[in-house]
Amino acid sequence: MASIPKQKVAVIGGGGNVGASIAFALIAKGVPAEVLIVDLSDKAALGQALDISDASFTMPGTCRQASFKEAGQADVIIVTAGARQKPDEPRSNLIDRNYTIIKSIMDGLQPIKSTAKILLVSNPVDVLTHIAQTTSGLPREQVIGSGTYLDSGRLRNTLSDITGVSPTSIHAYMLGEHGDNQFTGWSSARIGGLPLLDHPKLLGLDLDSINQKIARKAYEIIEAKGSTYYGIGMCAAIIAEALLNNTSQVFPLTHYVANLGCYMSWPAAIGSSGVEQSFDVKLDSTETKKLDIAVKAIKEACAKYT
Ligand SMILES: NC(=O)C1=CN([C@@H]2O[C@H](COP(=O)(O)OP(=O)(O)OC[C@H]3O[C@@H](n4cnc5c(N)ncnc54)[C@H](O)[C@@H]3O)[C@@H](O)[C@H]2O)C=CC1
Ligand SMILES: CC(=O)C(=O)O
Repeated sequence: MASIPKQKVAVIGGGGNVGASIAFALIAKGVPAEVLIVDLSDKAALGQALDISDASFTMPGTCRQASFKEAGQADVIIVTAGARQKPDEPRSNLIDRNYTIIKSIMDGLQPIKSTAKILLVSNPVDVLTHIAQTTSGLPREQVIGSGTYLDSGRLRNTLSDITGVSPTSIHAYMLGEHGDNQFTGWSSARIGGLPLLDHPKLLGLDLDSINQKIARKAYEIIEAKGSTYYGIGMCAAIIAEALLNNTSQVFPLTHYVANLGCYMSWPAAIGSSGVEQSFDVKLDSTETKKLDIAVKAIKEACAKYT
């Protein structure tokens, strides 16, 4: 019996920590895809591909090194290439270094499969998603960024510790920018159908300090071990799986938010056509001010680099 060809997921920058963690998570989750590792460093790509392929022998997915041209024909193209933060360096500082890298990668991938979805992970992810869309030639809905999905996971874990409820049953988002301007959507957060802030364990807590703790978590990890990669590894694998399997799941992701006129991180349902729906989250006046700050910062950076 002829086997069904596997869908392809390319990881550009897969020779590095984040790319390799995503590739490993795809294999370990049992995603039945062919994972293609691409990197400027052939040696790093080969090493990671060989190592991850060793993890695949009881799993439906496979992993191998590939070229930029092959990656352009993948169903999902994940981009993790580029510089990462030094201790205490904001993500926004990376734009000068990563802008040219993302532009050259989009050139190197051409011709890109017309139905491909690009998932940006490199930082600053919101601005780089905008740059990837304009340089890739793909429609807006097919180019997304991992946005604040990781930050929202950090939030849900923290709220789980406070309330004693599973993080999977807490519906709460970090929003706006995957950067220092991210903010918690407290007023829209729900737990068991109730407003989260009505939960007795939340009463009297310093919400700003929780928000700050989440926004600073990457800095804490980078200070302790140099970089972060396992959290985003799992998050990007989950997003890629939703795109491949056409699940219409909702994630807080970087995508083009039409009524704000820019790419930013906001809840969206995604499937095999990319972004299917963007949700108009209701904010209170404090959150609206924080959103304005995030949108202004993203728009200013996009205007400078396009
Ligand atoms: N969005 C998110 O939530 C997160 C984003 N990141 C970002 O991911 C990026 C990668 O971080 P790490 O993997 O830790 O860095 P790393 O230094 O371990 O890996 C980067 C890789 O990119 C490759 N590379 C550089 N230029 C390239 C090009 N033109 N084409 C192909 N490959 C190229 C390098 O050879 C290297 O293997 C950084 O920008 C970091 O800030 C990291 C964690 C979370
Ligand atoms: C590095 C980064 O963006 C993060 O871990 O959130």
